[in-house]
Amino acid sequence: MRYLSEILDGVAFTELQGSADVEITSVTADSRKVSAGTLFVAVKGTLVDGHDYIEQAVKDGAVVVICEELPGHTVGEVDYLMVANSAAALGKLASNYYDTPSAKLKLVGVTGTNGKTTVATLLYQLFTDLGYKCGLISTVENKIGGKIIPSTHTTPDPVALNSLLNDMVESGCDYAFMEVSSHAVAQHRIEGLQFSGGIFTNLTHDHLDYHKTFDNYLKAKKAFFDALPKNAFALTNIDDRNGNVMLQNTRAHKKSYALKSMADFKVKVLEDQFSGLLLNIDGEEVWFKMVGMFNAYNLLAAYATAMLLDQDKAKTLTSLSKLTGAEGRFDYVISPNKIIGIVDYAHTPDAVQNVLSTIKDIRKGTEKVITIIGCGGDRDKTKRPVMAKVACDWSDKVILTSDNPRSEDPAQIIKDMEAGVDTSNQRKTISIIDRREAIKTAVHLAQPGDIILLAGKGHEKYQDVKGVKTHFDDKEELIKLFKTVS
Ligand SMILES: CC(=O)N[C@H]1[C@@H](OP(=O)(O)OP(=O)(O)OC[C@H]2O[C@@H](n3ccc(=O)[nH]c3=O)[C@H](O)[C@@H]2O)O[C@H](CO)[C@@H](O)[C@@H]1O[C@H](C)C(=O)N[C@@H](C)C(=O)N[C@H](CCC(=O)O)C(=O)O
Ligand SMILES: Nc1ncnc2c1ncn2[C@@H]1O[C@H](COP(=O)(O)OP(=O)(O)OP(=O)(O)O)[C@@H](O)[C@H]1O
Ligand SMILES: N[C@H](CCC[C@H](N)C(=O)O)C(=O)O
Ligand SMILES: [Mg+2]
Repeated sequence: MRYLSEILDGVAFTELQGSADVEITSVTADSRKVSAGTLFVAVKGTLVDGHDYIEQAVKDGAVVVICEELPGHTVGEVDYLMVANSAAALGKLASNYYDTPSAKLKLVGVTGTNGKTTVATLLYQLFTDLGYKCGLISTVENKIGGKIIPSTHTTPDPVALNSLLNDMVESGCDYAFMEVSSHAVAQHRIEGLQFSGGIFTNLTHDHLDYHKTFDNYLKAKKAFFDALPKNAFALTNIDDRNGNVMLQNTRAHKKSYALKSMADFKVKVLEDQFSGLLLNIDGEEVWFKMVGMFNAYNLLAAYATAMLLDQDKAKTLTSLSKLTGAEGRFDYVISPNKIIGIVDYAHTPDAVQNVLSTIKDIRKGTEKVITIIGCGGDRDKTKRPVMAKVACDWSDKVILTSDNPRSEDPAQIIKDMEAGVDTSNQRKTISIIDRREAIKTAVHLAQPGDIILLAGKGHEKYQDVKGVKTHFDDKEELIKLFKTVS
């Protein structure tokens, strides 16, 4: 329970109709979650306008309404607070309501197209191993200490986010590591959070359905660094062509990491094999369990963060060398007749290319690479033909299939992908809508030693068709089918 006056700090309101001396029992932007004493924030969304639900919210017990425009006729004995941007106000209010939990932890945010979950999870695992109690907010799962809280988004809405951070504080966490998605920045989900540091992984093609242009997408990522405080660190991958741009306007301490360019933290890949990576990291030669050049970047980002947070170098490297990262990322299973199946969350053109080039680099001879790939429905359509092309260019056989068609027709998504398959690649491509059948076909086609890549679903345990999520697990399917081959 809080008074409105206590949670207005930093909320830029232009007008208050009513008194700030009112008790608030909860904060929400969803009229369906309103109960007696709620503060309701009317946010203009992508599907509907929260202002249309003000009347409902008041009927259900809202005592304060935050809005950008006053409704035509105001109902009930409630306070109205006018703001220029409701979504930004919601971020601040949610943080204030929970008494700014982000300031009571060392909170580090990770942004970029690929690698956020991996880096955030590595940091959570590393700092836990170093003896701290930690929190994690990620696409795969949220965690407080060892306790798992299922995740619905990469970055949750401001109320869920601050409530999670508050639970972390209350259970004695020292550190929290979270993914910062571009949607979250654009929708002000992280407004009001006090970060100790920010990490940039890379910027490639994704989410153009939402951001419309690559420049808007870049600006959303950059805004995270622009808002970091002076005492935080801003750690960037300087090998990425936008690595410098990210830190252009930040007030935070600028730090860089790289494989190729001059940087504060450097790594050299000495060996990249199925069994792991041998790296020279900041002058030390260490074996790691993770595979692929892109994981050299992820490991370096985690190492550099630990150094910036004053951790012991030797202990950090020993600990990192044991870690395997997040579930469903380059996760492999070997059949009794030695077919290798790799489950990976590659769902952008760049990630697909990275994972396939890693497979090509580390395979022993001329084993065939069979890729199973789909593209999400209600997501960036422009990446579909590109992902199919990359898959074809880097594989011997490609099976185009479904990956969460959501509200769209799966056959049409596959058609959009087929547009990227040029004549020379058509021979090696087949389309099978049913993902289970697609995996079965790949296993039948594979010879001993061949490598099957199941791209795009990683840790996911469902297939979303027309809004209905049915249990589906790539790794489980693979293990089942591998038992049938010999
Ligand atoms: C496109 C998008 O990002 N949408 C997010 C956005 O919803 P929206 O703008 O569509 O909201 P809306 O449905 O138009 O409603 C507008 C407002 O009216 C309110 N409302 C609506 C209906 C009602 O009856 N009453 C009511 O009050 C809503 O609560 C909302 O405040 O704000 C909601 C609350 O924060 C999010 O749950 C929702 O995520 C949707 C479900 C989603 O699928 N988002 C994905 C694309 C996403 O956010 N992905 C990123 C990155 C993924 C990655 O690369 O890892 C993520 O961080 O997860
Ligand atoms: N540093 C990296 N650079 C390029 N590709 C990467 C990198 N790290 C991971 N990948 C690839 O991207 C996939 C997704 O990785 P991860 O889940 O860590 O990214 P993410 O940024 O959290 O993705 P999302 O936007 O869905 O949350 C991996 O399965 C791998 O194929
Ligand atoms: N978390 C990201 C990636 C999902 C990957 C793929 N499995 C899909 O469903 O598109 C998203 O929601 O865009
Ligand atoms: Mg993620």
